[in-house]
Amino acid sequence: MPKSINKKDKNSKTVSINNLSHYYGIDENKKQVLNNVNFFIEKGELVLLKGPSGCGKTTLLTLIGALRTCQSGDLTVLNNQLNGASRKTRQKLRRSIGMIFQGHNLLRCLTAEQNVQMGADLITNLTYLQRRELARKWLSAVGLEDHHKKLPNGLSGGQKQRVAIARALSANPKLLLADEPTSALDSVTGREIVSLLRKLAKEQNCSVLMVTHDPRISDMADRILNMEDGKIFNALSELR
Ligand SMILES: Nc1ncnc2c1ncn2[C@@H]1O[C@H](COP(=O)(O)OP(=O)(O)OP(=O)(O)O)[C@@H](O)[C@H]1O
Repeated sequence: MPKSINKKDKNSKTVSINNLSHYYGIDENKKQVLNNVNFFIEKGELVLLKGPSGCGKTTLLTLIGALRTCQSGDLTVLNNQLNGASRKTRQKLRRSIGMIFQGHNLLRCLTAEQNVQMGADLITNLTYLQRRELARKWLSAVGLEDHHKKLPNGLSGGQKQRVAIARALSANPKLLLADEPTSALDSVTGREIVSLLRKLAKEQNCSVLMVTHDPRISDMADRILNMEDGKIFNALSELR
């Protein structure tokens, strides 16, 4: 049974979770999908979350991303306790969290630069020109400076995923959540994307939690969490 995380430790972590459980449905249809989950993520750490289909990975990711209401247990993200948090607190917290999903979620009618600028738009004290400059900086950081005027349809799968990364990082997040970001990519592109994500996240001291089935990227993680039937088995594994 993993030890629980004490209060002092909690403040130094990006995410700390104690006895988190989650259920879908009601009455006889009530089903437990997370069962007393305990783990933490350090600042700047890249953690992979692995486990079979249906074990609860996406549910956990969406709870940490403040996209779902926390029902039971203790879930602290960037020093915000999410159990009992108001909608306003969750909305505010979401501005500090970048999210990258499998299908890129790029807007098809916007250019690569405009898509990235949507991330920078979350930083409220910047002028339009500053946000555009920031978008160009991030496109360049992911190696797409020559593609800024292209629409998503004119980009390859790997390039679209780079745009999604640039968009997430341009909002200057403290935590990045990624759900299967490499599953649609070939192995070379997949490794390139994760290595880029790792480099940029370390430079920004941003923690990354990535759900993946992809064995080709395991060696790039600081830590790997294994989940099964709503439980995490190696929550307090050593940092590499
Ligand atoms: N909104 C929902 N309502 C009811 N049940 C749900 C809902 N979302 C997910 N589930 C169920 O909860 C369980 C966990 O789902 P979840 O998507 O978190 O798993 P996962 O590990 O991410 O799976 P996958 O790897 O296939 O994406 C599954 O049995 C799923 O069918």
